[in-house]
Amino acid sequence: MQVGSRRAIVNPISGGGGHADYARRLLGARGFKVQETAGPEDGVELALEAGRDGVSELAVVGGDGTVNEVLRGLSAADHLGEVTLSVVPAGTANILARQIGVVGIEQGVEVADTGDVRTIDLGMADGQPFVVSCIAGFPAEASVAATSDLKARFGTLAFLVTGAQEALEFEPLSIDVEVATDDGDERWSGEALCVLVGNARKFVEQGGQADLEDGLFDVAVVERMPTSNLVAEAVQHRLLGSGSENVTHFQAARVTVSDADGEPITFSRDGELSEHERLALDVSSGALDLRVGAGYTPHPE
Ligand SMILES: Nc1ncnc2c1ncn2[C@@H]1O[C@H](COP(=O)(O)OP(=O)(O)OP(=O)(O)O)[C@@H](O)[C@H]1O
Repeated sequence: MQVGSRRAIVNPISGGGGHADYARRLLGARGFKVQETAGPEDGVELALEAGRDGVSELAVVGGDGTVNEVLRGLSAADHLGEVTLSVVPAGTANILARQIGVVGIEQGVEVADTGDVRTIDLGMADGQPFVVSCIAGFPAEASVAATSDLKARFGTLAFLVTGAQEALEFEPLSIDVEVATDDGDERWSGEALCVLVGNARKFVEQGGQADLEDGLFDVAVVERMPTSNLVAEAVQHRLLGSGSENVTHFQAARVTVSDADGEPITFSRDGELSEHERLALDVSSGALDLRVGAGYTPHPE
């Protein structure tokens, strides 16, 4: 181990805070130089600096928002392919950590030190990377707002439960979705509540961990439907499974979502919100080396 080539970026306030000193101690003992973020977007700056310094091992202590900031900084430094990343979960939902078998700070630090390295896919949209998912439409904001308790109970569907009220007022999108699948190009056009594009996270079937190494997104287009049906289907965990006629599934290396009327659509890339009339999402296959926990399944069913 070469001291100095290992660095950690710690968000001291994620998940309610209180973990920074503990994480600093554990990481310091394993040769990581620790830096703390001072505010929003600071993770981007610190990762950019780590990239420019040629850091070979980078641990991120925080939630999915912090991981996303770090990915953006590494991408801006053109260093995504040169670094091995690890995630020490200290956020609220910690969706990425959960998908890769990392639970808790102590185990996260252990994995950052000695965990297996897997080469995983990232998503790219408008020049920016994402690792968990990109959501277009209604739940983009609601998913960020969903409480951890709801997320724990309803998993991928929490946003639908929290968002029931908003769904009543949500103007469905008139959208065109173009996807590049193994069987050629396909298109879906119509009125939709949202388009869920998962990289690490699968929205289809029972949800859970997606295959991060298959070069494909798991895509679900949720059609407009009455709110009562939406919530009922969500509570029955049927909405994104094969039981619902209102959801169209694809596996695709490229997805383009555009508004048929040229109106801006809200997108959430790992919780980072932006608006676009049209956005192309591409899988960047094998873009990142990531340390994973023993519970990680390379190719889940
Ligand atoms: N020192 C700081 N003070 C205030 N905000 C910060 C600071 N450092 C980072 N942040 C911001 O904290 C936000 C929340 O971080 P993050 O998303 O990792 O945690 P979370 O919301 O608790 O977890 P999750 O996304 O897993 O649900 C990030 O958007 C980041 O910009």
